[in-house]
Amino acid sequence: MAVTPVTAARGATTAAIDRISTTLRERMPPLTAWPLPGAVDERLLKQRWPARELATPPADSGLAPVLGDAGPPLVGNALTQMRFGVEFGLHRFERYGPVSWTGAFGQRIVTLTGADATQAALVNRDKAFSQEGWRFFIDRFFHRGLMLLDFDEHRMHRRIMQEAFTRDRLGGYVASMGPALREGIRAWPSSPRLYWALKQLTLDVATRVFMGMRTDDETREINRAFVACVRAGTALVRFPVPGGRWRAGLEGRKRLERYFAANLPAQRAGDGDDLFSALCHATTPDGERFSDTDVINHMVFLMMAAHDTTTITATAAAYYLAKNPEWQDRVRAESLALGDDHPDMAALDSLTSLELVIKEALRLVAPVPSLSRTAVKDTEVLGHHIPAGSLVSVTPAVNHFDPACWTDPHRFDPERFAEERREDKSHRFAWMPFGGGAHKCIGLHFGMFETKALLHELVRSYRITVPRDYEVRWDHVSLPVPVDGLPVHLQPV
Ligand code: HEM
Repeated sequence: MAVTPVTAARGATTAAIDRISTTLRERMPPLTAWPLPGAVDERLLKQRWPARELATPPADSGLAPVLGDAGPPLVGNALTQMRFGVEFGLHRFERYGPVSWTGAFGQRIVTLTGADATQAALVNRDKAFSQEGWRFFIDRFFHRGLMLLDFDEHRMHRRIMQEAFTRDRLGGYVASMGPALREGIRAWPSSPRLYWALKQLTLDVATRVFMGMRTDDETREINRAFVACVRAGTALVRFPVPGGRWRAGLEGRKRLERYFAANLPAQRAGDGDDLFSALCHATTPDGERFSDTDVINHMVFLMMAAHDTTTITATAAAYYLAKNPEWQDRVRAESLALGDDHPDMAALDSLTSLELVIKEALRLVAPVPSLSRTAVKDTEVLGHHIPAGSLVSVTPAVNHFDPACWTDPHRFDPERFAEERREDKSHRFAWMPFGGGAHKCIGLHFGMFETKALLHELVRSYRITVPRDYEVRWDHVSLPVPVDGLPVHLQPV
């Protein structure tokens, strides 16, 4: 496309608006996270609205109704949920038990909490729960991503995608991460807002590992388009007003589609070791392959699925390392023992203390705090009647604090995952940051390797500190984000 003075001026304006809104976003907490006196918070959290039945169970079914409440008029419980996150979930678990409903986003949402209720929905034995719940929130921007597909079609796509996540393929991805991570981390200032620094770094790594490219002007623009899609998913105004998130997301999605479509023929023809290439060539033993449109849809979704989750995991783990210097020393000693080479998968597997810390960080701050489903027929969970059409939310973040599965759940205690204790084995769905059942995260090894490689590089480069009395606060508007971006001090080792 020819660059005229008008398009150049428009580009400069967009870039300036982008910079301002990014700075504002990075510096200002959302309204739901603004500090309030403790007594007000206490009242908000504990306020009780009248309990009602979701629906009357069929006569003679022997089932109990689902009880819950709609919360305050108009907004429902959405704002309280966004302000208090897990604490809100724990309160409701205590009041209503494992199956309840809550009013939010103008909907009644059935909430399944605790390992048994979770198991019923995720094992999904009678195919009562579909991914429609996710489509309700994010289909516009992540249309036909793997997580949004259902049943037989999902199984077929997952079989093909699995070919892009074999151990051989993972080895290639890990090899291309190392240099990008080292280069990025070494260039950080001494007092970054860690969450934002990590977010940029994981985007740069994705550019290489997912698309086999170095960061340049075009990939920067692609990254912006992608961030616009992610942010649009949580927009409160869900139609395309000029300057709004929704519209930016729609434009972002179109830009990504154009980009992947333009690069697809070269990827089909070549044999790169990036994820884009792997999807183009993935073939099952029965000869099933992705169409061009499938590859584009999956690439857009995969970038989203990989990006925020890994950033949050690394942020939370780094925070706990800063708060627990004895663990930081232990983790650093193992990393330094590996020497200067970029670690391969075997080397990363040997970082056992780091693995314990990451697992505990994933427990304390589940990057995907709830999973959405829709009941496609009348069904029951733990003797409660759930009518067809109900939007359903499964809550890994709350399960991770269930005292039935964890000792002293609010304490940072990585040893709970050590062989002698294995509290995560107390129930198949006690520890479930990667979900479970047919839709369990396909990138879990990828995500663990990337988080490990990143933190390995971080601790061998710097000592991470926060002031002694600093406690991070998480914003729960969508996925958890530190309200202040998590300012840390990095002292070269
Ligand atoms: C620490 C990092 C990660 C966490 C905590 C995480 C978490 C999750 C969770 C909870 C689900 C299940 C959603 C559901 O059941 O509704 C999921 C699904 C998925 N994740 Fe991840 N994820 C991570 C990293 C990644 C990475 C790195 C990739 C790709 C490279 C990825 C790709 C996917 C895909 C494609 C699905 C959909 C699977 C399906 O529906 O069959 N994730 N992830």
